Amino acid sequence: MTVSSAPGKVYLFGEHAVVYGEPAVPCAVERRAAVTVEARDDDRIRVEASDLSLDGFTVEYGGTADRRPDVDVPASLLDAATGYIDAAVEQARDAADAPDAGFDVTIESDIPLGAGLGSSAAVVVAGIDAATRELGVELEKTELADRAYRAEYEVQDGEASRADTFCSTMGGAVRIEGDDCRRIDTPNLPFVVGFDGGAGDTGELVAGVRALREEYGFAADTVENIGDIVRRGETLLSAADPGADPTEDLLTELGRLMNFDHGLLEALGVSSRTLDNMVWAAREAGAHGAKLTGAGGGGCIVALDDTRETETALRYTAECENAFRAELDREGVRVEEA
Ligand SMILES: Nc1ncnc2c1ncn2[C@@H]1O[C@H](COP(=O)(O)OP(=O)(O)O)[C@@H](O)[C@H]1O
Ligand SMILES: C[C@@](O)(CCOP(=O)(O)O)CC(=O)O
Ligand SMILES: [Mg+2]
Repeated sequence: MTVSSAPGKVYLFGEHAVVYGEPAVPCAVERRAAVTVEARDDDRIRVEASDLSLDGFTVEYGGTADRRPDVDVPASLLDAATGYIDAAVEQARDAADAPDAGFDVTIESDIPLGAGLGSSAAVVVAGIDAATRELGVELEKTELADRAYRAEYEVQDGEASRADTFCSTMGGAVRIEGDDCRRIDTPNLPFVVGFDGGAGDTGELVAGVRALREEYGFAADTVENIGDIVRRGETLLSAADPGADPTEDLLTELGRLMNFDHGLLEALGVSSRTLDNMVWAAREAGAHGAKLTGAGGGGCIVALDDTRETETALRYTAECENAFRAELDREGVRVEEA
């Protein structure tokens, strides 16, 4: 049996624009998905997804044709439970040259689903890592990140950047621009996350931005302007003391850039009333800046605040179901049990 875990992430800035080749800076945070994998004697796959719905369920199958969930669940939920794991298993089989390997897979996660914190990437990264190790193969982190990207790309019908999977694999703050992915040094950024209890449909939201961008030149400019914000933010980060506490000036400037980024994302149609309300609650509580994170539509916002004020204010905000501090995770994927 092998257990691997991988972190979720928040975007300091750059989501959506990253899909069109602009740079983005996601940061891994200490919320993890753990995937337990046990090799089987046959070629079947059994998935236990306890966090996927309130009740959780188990599904066993040998091919896509004969899925048998243990409870009566809608097909969409079944696909959601198995889509990313199927893709991860395929990558692991390919990497280990074991096309008929079967597995019992259990997923436990404290990353809310479809909320912009990269739960899908964390599940795929931890899944490929655990399954390859179970087959006696240890992948380099760059190969793991690349395979995880290919898995997400396939499940999301080509609407995926390398940002989430690279960030979840490597940990820390990363910079993504097209195929160029690298870790960057940053101070300890004081992230606070607000979660509205909802979710957004990543594919649909990405498609919406794509359509706007094709329809209006100024929407294409908006996407480029997000890239400009990221470039400005990177310059600030590279001048700062890595691993240290950030200066007030740095937090002020990064916060302004986050606010600007949120405004542009809102213009591109990917915010929502609850996300906007949480963003404003954070700003009014004294956060240096606040923005939605990830695809949007519903889910999470991220704010920068080194005091307790934002977290407290979000807890008392009607639209906010849960608020928490999100420490930067510097480790990325890790083996929990071999
Ligand atoms: N704990 C989990 N168990 C099983 N599948 C999960 C789990 N967490 C995430 N997933 C998969 O990831 C999908 C959500 O990914 P996505 O829509 O990209 O949102 P995000 O990555 O922002 O959380 C879920 O529908 C499901 O397929
Ligand atoms: C909108 C996008 O830039 C980020 C989506 O992030 P998430 O899956 O909502 O965590 C899409 C992508 O980069 O693949
Ligand atoms: Mg995702």
